Amino acid sequence: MTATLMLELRDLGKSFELHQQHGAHLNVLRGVNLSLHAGECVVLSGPSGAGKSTLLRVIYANYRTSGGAVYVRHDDRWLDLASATPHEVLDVRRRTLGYVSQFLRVIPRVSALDIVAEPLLRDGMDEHEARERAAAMLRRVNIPERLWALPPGTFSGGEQQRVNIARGLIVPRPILLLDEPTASLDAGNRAVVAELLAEARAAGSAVLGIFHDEAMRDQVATRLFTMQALEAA
Ligand SMILES: Nc1ncnc2c1ncn2[C@@H]1O[C@H](COP(=O)(O)OP(=O)(O)OP(=O)(O)O)[C@@H](O)[C@H]1O
Repeated sequence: MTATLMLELRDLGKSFELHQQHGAHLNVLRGVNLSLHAGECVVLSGPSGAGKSTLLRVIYANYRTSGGAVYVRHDDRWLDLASATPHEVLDVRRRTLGYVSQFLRVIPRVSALDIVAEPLLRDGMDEHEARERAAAMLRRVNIPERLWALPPGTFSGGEQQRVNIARGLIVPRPILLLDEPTASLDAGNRAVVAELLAEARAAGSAVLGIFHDEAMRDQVATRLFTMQALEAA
């Protein structure tokens, strides 16, 4: 059986206008074509500056495309995020497209437990069950129980990153974009994340990620997508 196609990039381009350099253009992506299927984990590789993070941000519609299309399967129909309305983009982000970066967006006075439970509550789960599930997830990523009730602003880099992963993977969205989510983690915690990703894939998620650590990349990638840096226009 062929796996379901979840994301398709067609002839995608992105250039930045550099306002401080008299409007010069920096071409970062040109003619990118990529298909991503349910259950696979494609890892972006290529030198620093090749545009890997930019590609994820374009897919997540943080950056506008300069050309081409970003088709996502949303509710079993295709939507081009490059031309979608802001309302459609938000709906896709809420239900179909997850994005986990290496940085946790800390919300003052909100505890680690509530940060992790929030996606479940937003999906309509009752509070008790959401908190139980969040606690199990925090335990899984080795956050000590004494920290659960605290806002993560003062947590270490690795602890914040694990809270972020717990939040990002507690409801594995059909498409997951990961920008170095394991950058500050030790080998033991990276192995936990690899396990969580394998479970997300087994449940049908399509994963597209950046992992600079080679061992991690070898562990999680089902395929590499290699990118090259372009010249400035
Ligand atoms: N908002 C922006 N404005 C201008 N230039 C940008 C912007 N974002 C990224 N760039 C440029 O785009 C190029 C690609 O950056 P990007 O972060 O996507 O590369 P990368 O492959 O992820 O690199 P690394 O492996 O070092 O993280 C860089 O030259 C960067 O300076």
